[in-house]
Amino acid sequence: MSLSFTKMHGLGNDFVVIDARQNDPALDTPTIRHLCDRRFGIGCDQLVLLTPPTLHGADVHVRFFNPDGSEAGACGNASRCVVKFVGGAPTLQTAAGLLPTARDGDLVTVDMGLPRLDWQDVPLSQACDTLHLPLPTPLDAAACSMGNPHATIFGDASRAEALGAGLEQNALFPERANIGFAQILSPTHMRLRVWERGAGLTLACGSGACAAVVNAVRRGLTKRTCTVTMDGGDLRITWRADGHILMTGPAVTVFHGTTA
Ligand SMILES: N[C@H](CCC[C@H](N)C(=O)O)C(=O)O
Repeated sequence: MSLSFTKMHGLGNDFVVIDARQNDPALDTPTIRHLCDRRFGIGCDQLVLLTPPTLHGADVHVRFFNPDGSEAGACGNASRCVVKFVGGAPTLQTAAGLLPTARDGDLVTVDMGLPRLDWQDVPLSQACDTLHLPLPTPLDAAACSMGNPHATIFGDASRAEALGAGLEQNALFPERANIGFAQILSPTHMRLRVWERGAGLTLACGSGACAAVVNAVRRGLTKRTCTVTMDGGDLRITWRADGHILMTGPAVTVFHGTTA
């Protein structure tokens, strides 16, 4: 069965977007893993499936899948791409909730909702404020959820390749976790690299950028509005006084295609 798809990216975090609003292709896990494979399939960091909304107020239902076939509750860069794909400023229905959006030229803003700060909502396997992780040198680390689990390790951003895979699977994270490595450059600017759960090191991670700012603000390391510089480029993150997190950045359509 051939599938139509659109290849998109947000700061080099790339996606295969499948519009299933008219007909559901019933993608099983092996098919998802095949489509995400950069050698045997199309290749992407996440596969994004659009289906008709089921909640009042939503314009489209969006699901995110990692290349290992696992489903993610949030995907910030992909959410911006869906806004561009659908057009206008749709409200996205995701596992993390209803996400209102806005456009300003080529930039897209997604209200990523409220972070989940309680250890049981991340989730963690035990209550802890500072994460006790096997790091070569003692570094501060905090966790929260954006609808998906994120740990942020404060120090330098260069350790993602060396430490990411082991930390992703650490027993502290019963559902595994996305691991952000943050270097604070100023109260309004950080460098971030993210080893993503089920995907590995990516060029950018939108929900990871949101989590890193939340964790940095909680530690008194940055202000509530912060530029997050990742390998693929910058996102503007604001943790609003009402608790909502706004993420602003680009979304790019690369090509449209059909599988064989
Ligand atoms: N690239 C995505 C994050 C994917 C998260 C996924 N790896 C998970 O299992 O939570 C972003 O821009 O937020």
